[in-house]
Amino acid sequence: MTKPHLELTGVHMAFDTPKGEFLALDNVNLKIRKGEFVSLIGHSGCGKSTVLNIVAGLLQATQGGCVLDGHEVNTPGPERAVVFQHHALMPWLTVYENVELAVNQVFRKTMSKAEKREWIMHNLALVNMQHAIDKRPGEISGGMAQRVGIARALSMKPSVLLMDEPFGALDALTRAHLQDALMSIQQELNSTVIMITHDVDEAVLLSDRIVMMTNGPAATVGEELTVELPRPRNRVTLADDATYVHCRQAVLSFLYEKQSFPAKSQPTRAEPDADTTGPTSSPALPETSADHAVEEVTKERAMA
Ligand SMILES: Nc1ncnc2c1ncn2[C@@H]1O[C@H](COP(=O)(O)OP(=O)(O)OP(=O)(O)O)[C@@H](O)[C@H]1O
Repeated sequence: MTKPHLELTGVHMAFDTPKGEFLALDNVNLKIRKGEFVSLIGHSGCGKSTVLNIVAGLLQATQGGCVLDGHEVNTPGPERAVVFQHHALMPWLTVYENVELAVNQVFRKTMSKAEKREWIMHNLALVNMQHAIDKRPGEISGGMAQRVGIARALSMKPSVLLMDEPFGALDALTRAHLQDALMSIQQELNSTVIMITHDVDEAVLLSDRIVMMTNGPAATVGEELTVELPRPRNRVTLADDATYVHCRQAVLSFLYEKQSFPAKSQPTRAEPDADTTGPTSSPALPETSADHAVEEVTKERAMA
């Protein structure tokens, strides 16, 4: 294999808590190639955001680490843009100014004023938001704001796009539109994407590879699934595609049969409290849409 573009090696993440050390991640290893779209899926509280935050440079692993294009990741940087579930736009700035802020961060010295304007408009056009440049976040819908968040991230020409449930708070139609937009933008730009999702269909539709995490504490990569579906992908025709159905079943089987409920008895370096799965009290029962999908399968099986 050629040298990976992004590599997580032997990542352990232990948090200091009032009840002792809490081992969230135990030996996470992941190699990602340039332009690959990787989804992270797993039950609530298993450590997906922790992995993403380590790649973003927002958290430092207690052991092991992350290397991007041969450089160790220690701090946040514009080559790793993050899109959160809630857009996190500056409420007092317009749509245009929000993207401009990011562009100035990266291209202040290398682009002229006219080039910057053209670049900002180009990125807003990618997500079809050029009509709302003078609006403030409070004057646009949640889906529109999320689109601006994506444009802002893309405008930094990041080497890696990190997305933490980017469509989780959106209605089904807006989510579908944005998923389609993301697929075509990613194909056009060949960006590397790591996306956290709870949605099995979203993971299969968008990904080249799905990384499935075991339940925490001491979570790690449980299984990886390569999604061998040609691109461009069409959600309507894929619904009956045998490979699509197989991938969907494989992820559901991992979540439902192999990791059905977050375990309470897995090893931690210090077990802070026997009746919690973690210091920020991850719920004992799953509550994710992956878990809703599990319920769906249970019902389907009961009816069969
Ligand atoms: N700063 C912290 N201090 C202590 N514990 C933490 C901290 N951050 C995360 N954790 C714990 O680490 C575990 C993994 O959390 P993380 O947010 O990465 O999970 P997740 O898979 O992203 O969850 P969700 O799907 O619910 O967003 C959880 O048990 C959480 O309580």
